[in-house]
Amino acid sequence: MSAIRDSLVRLITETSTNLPPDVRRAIKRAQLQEEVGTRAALALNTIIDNIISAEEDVQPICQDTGMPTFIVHTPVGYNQIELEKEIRAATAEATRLGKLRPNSVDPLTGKNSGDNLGPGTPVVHFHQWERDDVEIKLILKGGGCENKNIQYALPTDLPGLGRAGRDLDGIRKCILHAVYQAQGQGCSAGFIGVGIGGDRTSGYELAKEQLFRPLEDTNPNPVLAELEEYILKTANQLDIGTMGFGGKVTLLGCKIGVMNRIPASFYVSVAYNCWAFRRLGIVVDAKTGEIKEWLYRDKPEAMERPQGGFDVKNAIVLRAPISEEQIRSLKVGDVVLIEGEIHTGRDEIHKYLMKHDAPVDLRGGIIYHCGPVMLKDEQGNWQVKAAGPTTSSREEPYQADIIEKFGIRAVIGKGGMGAKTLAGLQKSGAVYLNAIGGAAQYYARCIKKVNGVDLLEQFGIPEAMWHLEVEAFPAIVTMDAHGNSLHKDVADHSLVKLEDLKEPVFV
Ligand SMILES: O=C(O)C[C@H](O)C(=O)O
Ligand code: SF4
Repeated sequence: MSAIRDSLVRLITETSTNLPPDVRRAIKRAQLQEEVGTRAALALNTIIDNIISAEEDVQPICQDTGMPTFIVHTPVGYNQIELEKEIRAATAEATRLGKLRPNSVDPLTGKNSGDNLGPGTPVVHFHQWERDDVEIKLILKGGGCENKNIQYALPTDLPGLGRAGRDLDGIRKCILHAVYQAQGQGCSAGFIGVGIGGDRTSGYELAKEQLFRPLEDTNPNPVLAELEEYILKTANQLDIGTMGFGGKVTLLGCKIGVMNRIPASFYVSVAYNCWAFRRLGIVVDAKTGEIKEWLYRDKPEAMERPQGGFDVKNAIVLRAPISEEQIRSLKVGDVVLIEGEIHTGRDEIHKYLMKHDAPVDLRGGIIYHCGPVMLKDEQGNWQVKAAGPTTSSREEPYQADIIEKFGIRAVIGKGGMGAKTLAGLQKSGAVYLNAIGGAAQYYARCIKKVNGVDLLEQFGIPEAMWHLEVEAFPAIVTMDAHGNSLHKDVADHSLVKLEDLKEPVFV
């Protein structure tokens, strides 16, 4: 392998498996702020446990390794065409090694290319500069948080906040609304990059560029520095908390950039990034292709495995087939430990099950909203490399019908589901179980065996139905069979808190 390709594979591997020190520090600060024993503290402890396991085992922090996006600076005269070929080859190699999940899907045919290569993937942006070295920055931003990006065209009216005009206070309202609308679904506590101005495309680009700023820098523009500080402090008054469980910390970082706009347009673009904020960079010798320096790693940050995860002693054991009686005895807040077989099913499977029979009997069973990273070992057996939950709300149109049609008793996911599912849980006798989003190593360790897989050819690795044998797999009941939903409660409460922030601050 060429030296430059080897350097790129290392960059991808490190970005996927080893969270940068500034991000670790932000998560540790959040952990200190949440009260011991709360659901938010439990979620943060699980996240930290997961970060440590991912680094130890050199496995993906989260199973969704996102849209690999490379920002490259090269000296004048450097061959960018060759470097792009190396980036593509390294991306395929990192996928083969299980450091990236195969994530490149043709939207028209549904075909997963299997190696993260395809039209538009990976994303590579080239710039020239007048230095002698090559700098390559990489961000692996997952789909769940990408779905929570939002763009505002001012003036506009915002729920809870009223009119947002074309001024600094209007911008303030948009950013607060952006955090509110994400709730826990982008795996809060999160980070935001904001772009003020530009057009719809350059505004989002500016927002994403902000995510490459070191978290502990100070904005050179004093107006924006003040706004960043205000947002970081104020967004945490929304009480959304880690995973949307309620809590003191909802936002871990806020970086804002500005560029000129044209008279008719006034955009505020917000790029939301989950806690699994995976971005790193390398400086490479232009001649040899070897790494000279790592970016974002000036002050290393070790983490200790926390005490105080799930209360497994008092947990209720669930094993399929689960009876309706047991399900109806569960209530919001209960911690469960799942034993035995569960079946993954995410977007493609839910759509499929609406029209087809299930490949296995799901009566009394448990569905896991999960698209894992899987690799075959030398004996040809599947191994789970990363397997955290995916955002459940995408299955909202189907979930209640699927539960009823197949007699499913529990659904595991993250971020919660809506009114239709809540009514369906009550009608059919089922529960929604929230797992900790992004904790892909933590949950992979609970999976003891792969019993089989269906629809792999058709849907590809993340979307297939995997039959997994689990042991002591913990989750929290956040929607029960009595019409209670923690997600609804937190959303309602945070809207009241948002309304408190309506009065102008920057006039
Ligand atoms: O695709 C996934 O596995 C997860 C996704 O990033 C999500 O947050 O929903
Ligand atoms: S599952 Fe959560 S942590 Fe993972 S990419 Fe999606 S939003 Fe980020």
